[in-house]
Amino acid sequence: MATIIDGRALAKKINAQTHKRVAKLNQQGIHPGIAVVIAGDDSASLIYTRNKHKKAMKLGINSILRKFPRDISQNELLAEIDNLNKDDSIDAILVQQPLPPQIDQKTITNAILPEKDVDGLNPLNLGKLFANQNTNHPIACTPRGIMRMLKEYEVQLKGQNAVIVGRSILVGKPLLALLNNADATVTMAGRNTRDLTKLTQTADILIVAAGVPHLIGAADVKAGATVIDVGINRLSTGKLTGDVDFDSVKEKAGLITPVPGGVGPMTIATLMEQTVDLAQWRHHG
Ligand SMILES: NC(=O)C1=CN([C@@H]2O[C@H](COP(=O)(O)OP(=O)(O)OC[C@H]3O[C@@H](n4cnc5c(N)ncnc54)[C@H](OP(=O)(O)O)[C@@H]3O)[C@@H](O)[C@H]2O)C=CC1
Ligand SMILES: Nc1nc(=O)c2c([nH]1)NC[C@@H]1CN(c3ccc(C(=O)N[C@@H](CCC(=O)O)C(=O)O)cc3)C=[N+]21
Repeated sequence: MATIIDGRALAKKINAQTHKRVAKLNQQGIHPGIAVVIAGDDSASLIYTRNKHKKAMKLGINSILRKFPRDISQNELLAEIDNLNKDDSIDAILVQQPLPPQIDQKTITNAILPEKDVDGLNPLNLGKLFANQNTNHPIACTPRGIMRMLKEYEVQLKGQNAVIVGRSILVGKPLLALLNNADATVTMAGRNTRDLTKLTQTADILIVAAGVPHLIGAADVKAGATVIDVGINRLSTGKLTGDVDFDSVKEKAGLITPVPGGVGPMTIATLMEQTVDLAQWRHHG
């Protein structure tokens, strides 16, 4: 029976630190602010948007939401990003993914000022991550949160086999860089991977971010492995579930994250932490 990684408890600890940092900055006349831009109504995005707004309010971070219909044009969206880039009260800009099909994701991420890019998706920030530069730069919140969890639970990375299922710019790719920078041996899988089961069975650390409910079952997992479930899927019953069949995999894994209560709360806590980082870097360098 695996140890269940408590994302909520660790998130709480990080949020308490962030709260204190906000109070300190407030005394210096600095009020961290985040702007979230959403176009359309993807269900995972709506969960994320609601939760982070609540958390920001609680921690004293100003949070504004710009919600647009799914038929918004690319130029309208770019104009909004330009306004937020120029708005001195905004330290962090997050554009929810996925965007509707008429909008080019890369054009949007390139438009966000690197120093306000709280998702770490701008090529400059991604480049610094891949170059393993230890300068102040934002890193995608979910991958950064996962690394924090692995550290908290003292999971060894050096020399270990890490397999990432999912290749998104938001999760898979930044994780590839972070785990590689930590001297793990990293393999990344996608839809075209031949014999996924054979590959995932080699993983000492298995991270799943595919958006496919129960993609990974007990037969796909090595005994004693650390299993991190990033998936957020809303079932027709209304229940939230990950990409891992938690009930069977928890019997075989060494460590496992639940959904809800695993990666999700850590993403939010890291987003809040990184918003404060950006405010601090922008005002103090
Ligand atoms: N908990 C949290 O904090 C967060 C949760 N999420 C959730 O994580 C999931 C993934 O999101 P995101 O990272 O944006 O990825 P995307 O939804 O953009 O892409 C999915 C990735 O999974 C791969 N994939 C899909 N099906 C399979 C399959 N059957 N076998 C192997 N690989 C497959 C795809 O491969 P290919 O590239 O070959 O098409 C692709 O790389 C979603 O459920 C999302 O809601 C996302 C961000 C944060
Ligand atoms: N630009 C961008 N950056 C993202 O990081 C991003 C995104 N777009 N689009 C959508 C996905 C999804 N995502 C979630 C984060 C937290 C929870 C979360 O709080 N989950 C709780 C849910 C609790 C509940 O409400 O039931 C949990 O897992 O415990 C969910 C989903 C971030 N994403």
